[in-house]
Amino acid sequence: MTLPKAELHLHIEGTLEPELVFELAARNGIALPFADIEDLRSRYSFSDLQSFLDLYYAATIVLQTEADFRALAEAYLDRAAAQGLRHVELFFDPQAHTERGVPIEAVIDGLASALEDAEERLGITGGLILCFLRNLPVESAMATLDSLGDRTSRILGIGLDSTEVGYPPELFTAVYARARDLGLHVVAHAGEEGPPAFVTDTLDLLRAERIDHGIRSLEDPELVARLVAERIPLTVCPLSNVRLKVVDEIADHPLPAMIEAGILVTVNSDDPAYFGGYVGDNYVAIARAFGFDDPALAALARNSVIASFASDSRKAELAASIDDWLTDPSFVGRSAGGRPEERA
Ligand SMILES: Nc1ncnc2[nH]cnc12
Ligand SMILES: [Zn+2]
Repeated sequence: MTLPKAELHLHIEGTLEPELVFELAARNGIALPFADIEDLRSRYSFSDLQSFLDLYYAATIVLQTEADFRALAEAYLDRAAAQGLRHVELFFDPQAHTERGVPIEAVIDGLASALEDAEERLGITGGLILCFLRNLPVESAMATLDSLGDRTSRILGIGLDSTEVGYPPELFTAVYARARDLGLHVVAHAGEEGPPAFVTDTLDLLRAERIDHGIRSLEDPELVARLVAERIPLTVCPLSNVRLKVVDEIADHPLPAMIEAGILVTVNSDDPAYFGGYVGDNYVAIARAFGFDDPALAALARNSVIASFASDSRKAELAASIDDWLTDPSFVGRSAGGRPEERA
């Protein structure tokens, strides 16, 4: 029995495994700038966020049709289900595709149909969070939001990602106001590489309901006190922070300090195809690094449910299944992730 959990910080384009890159390239007649799967995988060594994003965007060119987006999401959902995932709020980057001429309808319909089927197929609930690329002009973000039309109803919320330094949250104040008027949830990346002031401004100007990463918040004690008092969730991604050199190694990650401070912390995978593990692998990695016991891991899984945008009844159902995982003595072979021996 694997710990039931929700994932709230997952870029679907970051689940594109090298095997699928080559399969879709062949299907769509696309010439890749990589010799083969091994060559692509050998480039998964990053010095910072930008060096990763360059490869991430280079690989997305194989995604062309609604069927491609559907296949991508199905592959992720299968892997995540095996690691205990029961609810997912999935990020996608439409501008990375519409800029190449892919219609936004193909992106949304492919992803949404995979998610809808996952409820029946895998017992996973969830929704789509449309992320704006902060390094593109604000007008492009607004035009993307305006282009949704009646597909707005297929979206759970909006987010903000890509290059952080040099692109402060205030640029997107009007876009976020418009999204809130449309009834969408709002989250944003902040404080991954950018300063704690970006987190504060993301709360004040964008009125974000959750902060993605937020790891640099710890540099500002007043901000930490505010995150605790206002119960603002942080969607933390430990293996990502190691791979993108936000921290030197997993043992240096400030996750225990965040928990100790009383922040509502959740554990997520960010771009699992690139960072060495899916959501369960992140749980296994922190359990090993910090000696977290089962009640500590269950508390993190509970946080993921509390911080989600699931309905109250779904939250109650998921919380009960986490309690069962922790307390039922008949659960033999209890694990936090899926295949810890392979990936932790
Ligand atoms: N970790 C990350 N930070 C910012 N933008 C991203 N896009 C995909 N992964 C990201
Ligand atoms: Zn991210």
